[in-house]
Amino acid sequence: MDYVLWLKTIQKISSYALENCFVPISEIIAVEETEFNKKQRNIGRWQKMAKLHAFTVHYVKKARNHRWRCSAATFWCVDEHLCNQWTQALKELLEMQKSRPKQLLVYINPFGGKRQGKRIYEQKVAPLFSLASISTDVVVTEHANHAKDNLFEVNIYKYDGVVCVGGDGMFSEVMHGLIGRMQKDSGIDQNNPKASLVQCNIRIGIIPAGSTDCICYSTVGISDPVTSALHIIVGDCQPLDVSSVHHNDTFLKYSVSLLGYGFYGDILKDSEKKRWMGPMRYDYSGFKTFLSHHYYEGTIAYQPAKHTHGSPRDKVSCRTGCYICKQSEKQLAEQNKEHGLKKEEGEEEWKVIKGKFLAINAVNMSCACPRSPKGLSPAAHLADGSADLILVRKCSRFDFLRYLVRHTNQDDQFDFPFVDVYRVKCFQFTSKLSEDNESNVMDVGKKRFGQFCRDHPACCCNIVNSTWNCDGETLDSSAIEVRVHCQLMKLFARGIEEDCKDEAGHSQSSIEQLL
Ligand SMILES: Nc1ncnc2c1ncn2[C@@H]1O[C@H](COP(=O)(O)OP(=O)(O)OP(=O)(O)O)[C@@H](O)[C@H]1O
Ligand SMILES: CCCCCCCCCCCCC/C=C/[C@@H](O)[C@H](CO)NC(=O)CCCCC
Ligand SMILES: [Ca+2]
Repeated sequence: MDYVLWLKTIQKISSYALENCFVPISEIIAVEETEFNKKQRNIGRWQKMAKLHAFTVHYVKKARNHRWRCSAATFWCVDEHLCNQWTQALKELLEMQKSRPKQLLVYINPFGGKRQGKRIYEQKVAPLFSLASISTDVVVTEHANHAKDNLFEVNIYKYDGVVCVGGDGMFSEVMHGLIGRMQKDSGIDQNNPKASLVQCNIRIGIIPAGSTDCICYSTVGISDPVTSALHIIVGDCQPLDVSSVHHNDTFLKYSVSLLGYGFYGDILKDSEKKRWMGPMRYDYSGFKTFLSHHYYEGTIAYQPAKHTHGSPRDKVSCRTGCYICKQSEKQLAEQNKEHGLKKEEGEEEWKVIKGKFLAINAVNMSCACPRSPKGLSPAAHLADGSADLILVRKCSRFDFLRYLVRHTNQDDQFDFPFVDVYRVKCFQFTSKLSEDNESNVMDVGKKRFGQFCRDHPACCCNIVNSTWNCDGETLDSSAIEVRVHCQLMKLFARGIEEDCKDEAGHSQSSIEQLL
């Protein structure tokens, strides 16, 4: 139940005249007894008559573009008992907010993005956690995989959530640690691609301090450390689909945002050598990869996601309280109740596509980020148990550029004859090169080719494989098997809210009325 704080009987100090103040209890951060400071305001005759008692309510103030800020209002009165009653009542109401975390485990990557993770946490986030009486155990990572390994050692069950301060790579580490630990503790073998994985109920909070921050942006609507901290404090919960990636019955990685082969794999591979450039490395490698215009031959087999009603060509996007994600949640609960196992996809049909591709992108969410505010698949859902598989076939450089530009504007990215998109629950990919090698391993002549196609040296047809970009990390294998696990994990987020304020601070509905 959402209680509303309506402080009419008690006076409020604000920069405006005395006014009524409406704040849902769910958006109050903290309530504090306050030393009344006479200098704060000239309150005329009240000051001369009696000692004043006060308390301060810290609450979430929603600003434009999904940004949240911490605001405060101090209330005062002459009646000490009344003031104490209000403070006590509000504190009791806050105690009743059971989804709020009390104890968090925090991992900070000091080297992510612009290397500001530690400063961002100490200056912007820690003071808010302390205001909200959240206790924290903080680990500043010393090397890659520190957070992941640590999650297999600590008593994770004493925490209400794990917070990662960094980018998508840091999030990925924490996610692998948590999901891996859950499977280990439940005796599930992650190497089995058909295993029914155990859901992870320990929520992850992301304080964005990376280079892309796609997962934060796609689940909150903005990459802003204070906004994310406030979503953690109020105890938001957003379920998230996770794809498992295997090669020949060996577990490789989990993915929640982009699994990209070709263009995005090549960008990543090139950019890894230029980490010292910070977030700029993606612009540099992006430009270079665009110019190289390599395409790759291979075969994709997929099973369509028939359980969900949405389509990647829908005009409506996944938003807070999304109906399609709720339906998937219900289906999942029914399946778990009936079978204790998720439905096997074995008997369903596989569709097979062979071709030459500039990019193969499989996204579990829109992949919106500051570089691409709508994302690679604007209608993808955070928690519907499906991924959008986008195939960009061989086309001219100019056409590919037209496609890329649509990542950044309002036009339909899929409205090109060389782009296909499918909503899938699982898929497999094999490159032509590995098919050829497997079918004729003794044909050493094939391995003598240089990097490019012998018949057409200038055609950009690459006979070496590309690399899979899995949420910003490279995979060692090009042949992969991918399966979406519906709502395998949860974030401290609520999805993107519908009625956001625009640049001028008007709500969308009020603009509609004006129009
Ligand atoms: N102390 C550390 N030293 C070196 N590497 C680390 C350390 N802590 C974490 N890492 C690794 O750094 C990688 C990148 O970090 P992170 O995702 O935070 O930043 P980014 O790559 O700049 O941002 P994005 O992933 O959003 O593009 C992660 O994969 C993580 O494993
Ligand atoms: C002429 C204008 C063309 C402009 C095209 C801009 C397109 C930007 C699209 C960005 C899509 C990001 C998808 C998310 C991927 C993340 O999982 C991953 C880890 O952080 N980031 C990258 O791989 C980094 C990928 C960075 C790509 C630039
Ligand atoms: Ca999805």
